[in-house]
Amino acid sequence: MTLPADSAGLPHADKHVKIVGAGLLGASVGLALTRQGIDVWLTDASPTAEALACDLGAGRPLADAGDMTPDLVVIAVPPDVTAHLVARELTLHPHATVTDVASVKGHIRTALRGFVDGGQLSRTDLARYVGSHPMAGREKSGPIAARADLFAGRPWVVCTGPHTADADHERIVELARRVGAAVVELDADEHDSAVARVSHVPQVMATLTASRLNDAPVESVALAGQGLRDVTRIAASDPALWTQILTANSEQVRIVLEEVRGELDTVIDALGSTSGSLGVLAGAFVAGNDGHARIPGKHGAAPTSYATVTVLVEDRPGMLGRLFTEMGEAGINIEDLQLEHANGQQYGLAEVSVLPAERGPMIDELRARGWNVPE
Ligand SMILES: NC(=O)c1ccc[n+]([C@@H]2O[C@H](COP(=O)([O-])OP(=O)(O)OC[C@H]3O[C@@H](n4cnc5c(N)ncnc54)[C@H](O)[C@@H]3O)[C@@H](O)[C@H]2O)c1
Ligand SMILES: O=C(O)C(=O)C[C@]1(C(=O)O)C=C[C@@H](O)C=C1
Repeated sequence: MTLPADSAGLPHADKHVKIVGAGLLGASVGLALTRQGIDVWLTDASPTAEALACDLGAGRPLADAGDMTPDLVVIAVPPDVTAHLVARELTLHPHATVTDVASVKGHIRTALRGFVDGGQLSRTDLARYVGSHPMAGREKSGPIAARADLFAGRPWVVCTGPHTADADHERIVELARRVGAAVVELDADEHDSAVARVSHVPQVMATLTASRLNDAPVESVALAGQGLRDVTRIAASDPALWTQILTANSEQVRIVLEEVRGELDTVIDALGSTSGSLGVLAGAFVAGNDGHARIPGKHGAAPTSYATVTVLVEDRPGMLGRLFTEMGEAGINIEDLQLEHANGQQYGLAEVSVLPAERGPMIDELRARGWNVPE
């Protein structure tokens, strides 16, 4: 389809977007683009993830695309298979720009250069690849966790190589802007060094803090307040994904963790000594205050909090799909969904998160359509 130039001054473009990997990131990109009327085609190694992402409105199944040729391919799969799929898509679609959203960039660039050296990928094809990384995500995985506004106001790193054509670079910049992100241009090494500090080591710290709870008495854990919750939210992230991210950026992560180890030793020593320890401890807290003060806001966007509505969904095929469709018809966007399913029960519980202003109208609308929405 032909898109009009929009208020952001983005150019007219024929846009067919293929997304490989319909999980959290892929489905979120799909939702954001589909809402702008862009033709999105989704494919995933998991047929369930693909079908669910399509049901949620993130695009259409690639199998129905016929001879559609994409202008843009977005690879949103785990880091360990990203380079392989980038190379495959570059070869498969000789006129498409190909990007990936993996959390590491140098590792993928090195693998792609290896494919060129090994003759599996042509240098000309590689020139159409532009690595990227939206600095937005969640501790949850899969299409069910996807959100159309995931990227709004967030940085989106674009890594342009020395041989990248302007048109391919522009297409990825346009993609990031269309989903509401703020473009940051970095090379792959700068990116990996920066994210070790602002993303990968924070993930390790949250994880190690949360794992201290494992042997604690249940009465101690029950005292958990907001501080612990703030510090450990991302400890609920996917272990397989993070194992890949850390190993792919091990050198940079080690550098920052060595710094942390140094500071940790200083704090431990201060706690075990009597003279001068208060100054050392206070110094550590002041340094933390200073670092915290340097964290920018979410590029001007207000944080979104959601209201939930519980719907009793009859346990028979197609009912959940009908719920999604009818909410779509009513113009209500599903921001999140939790399903509770008791074996042998006639009903499942769907806890649907929506924008707070949409909660009342949604309850009225669903009840009018015959859905069981308890008080
Ligand atoms: N989770 C985050 O917060 C976050 C943020 C920014 C970037 N990323 C990056 O985005 C990428 C995707 O992460 P996610 O959080 O969306 O993970 P996810 O698990 O939610 O989704 C990944 C999807 O890729 C599919 N997949 C795996 N191998 C495949 C293959 N060979 N072919 C086709 N599909 C395949 C899986 O079935 C899954 O549906 C990762 O590279 C990650 O580093 C993640
Ligand atoms: O907010 C979260 O849940 C995230 O962990 C998102 C986050 C991060 O900010 O570190 C995680 C990994 C990504 O590669 C990009 C973003």
